[in-house]
Amino acid sequence: FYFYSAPENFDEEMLRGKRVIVTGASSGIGEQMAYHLARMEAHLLLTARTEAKLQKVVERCLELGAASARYISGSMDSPSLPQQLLREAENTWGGLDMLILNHIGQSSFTYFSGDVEHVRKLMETNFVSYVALATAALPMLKESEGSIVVVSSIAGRIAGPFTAPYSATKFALEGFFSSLRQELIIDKVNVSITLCILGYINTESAVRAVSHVIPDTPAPKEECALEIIRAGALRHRQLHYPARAVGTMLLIHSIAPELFESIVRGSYRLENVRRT
Ligand SMILES: NC(=O)C1=CN([C@@H]2O[C@H](COP(=O)(O)OP(=O)(O)OC[C@H]3O[C@@H](n4cnc5c(N)ncnc54)[C@H](OP(=O)(O)O)[C@@H]3O)[C@@H](O)[C@H]2O)C=CC1
Ligand SMILES: C[C@H](CCC(=O)O)[C@H]1CC[C@H]2[C@@H]3C(=O)C[C@@H]4C[C@H](O)CC[C@]4(C)[C@H]3CC[C@]12C
Repeated sequence: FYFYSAPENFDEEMLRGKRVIVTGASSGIGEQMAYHLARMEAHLLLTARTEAKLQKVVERCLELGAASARYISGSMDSPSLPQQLLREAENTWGGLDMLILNHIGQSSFTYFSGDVEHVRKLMETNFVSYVALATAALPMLKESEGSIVVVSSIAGRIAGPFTAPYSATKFALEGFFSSLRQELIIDKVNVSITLCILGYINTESAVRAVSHVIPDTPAPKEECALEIIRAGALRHRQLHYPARAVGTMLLIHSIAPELFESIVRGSYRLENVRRT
């Protein structure tokens, strides 16, 4: 079943000269992945909406030793952006080795307000664009026997309160990419798909969204970014980061879901949840 001959040990050399696209690369975990990949001397094509931030990230990547670094700015709400990105990869590199899908649209940590239009838009940004990017990248990834890395969340495995639209988009990712992985295996296509199940990470946007409600200490984004690259390079089907916290949550939830959910609710400062 596990037909890839997956290498066991990670060596940063594995990324040298590889052609990598990172989405959501202007801040947070995506920005940190760009810096690690630059140190590893990969070729980088970065994307997000904010051009000024991308320019700075690209400059830093070049200083850190990237084999090359460029960006395309735009919103993943736009159906033309995935094609545009993959065309750029084909024209400049003539191929692609790794596609890291990481961006997310804005969503608040709060009670579901009934805004169906927000759910529709978030599905487009957080899910449909991932499908469009992977679809456009597959011909080149088949050629290079490359990798797709999908950044997801524990909220895409276990739904807690205050993340209904976000959680739905992450559950959708897991369904789509787990099914696609099996079709690739059936067709003997050697493109790996790595799903990253992340817990709470100390990015500015996540800390701003939840620190008044969730007292836990978030894990470091720099280490998280490196673990994602490592799991992708080793062609692992799944990453849990931070491993112990995510593994424990999944285990307890599978044994006693109601107990787990009540413990999580009990740990939140519910009085601080802002209603929109
Ligand atoms: N931080 C955490 O605690 C956790 C994070 N994750 C996952 O990790 C990944 C990264 O999260 P994190 O680093 O915290 O997020 P950030 O908010 O720091 O970064 C999000 C990135 O997506 C870009 N982005 C936002 N909206 C759009 C859009 N419409 N089109 C294109 N790009 C867009 C942002 O740039 P710009 O605004 O310039 O477009 C930015 O580069 C996500 O997939 C998230 O679900 C999972 C679990 C926990
Ligand atoms: C509370 C969750 C796990 C339990 C714990 O205390 O560790 C968090 C794990 C994943 C987090 C969410 C996530 O996936 C990223 C989102 C990013 C958005 O910008 C807003 C916040 C998040 C919904 C974030 C919220 C906390 C977790 C669910």
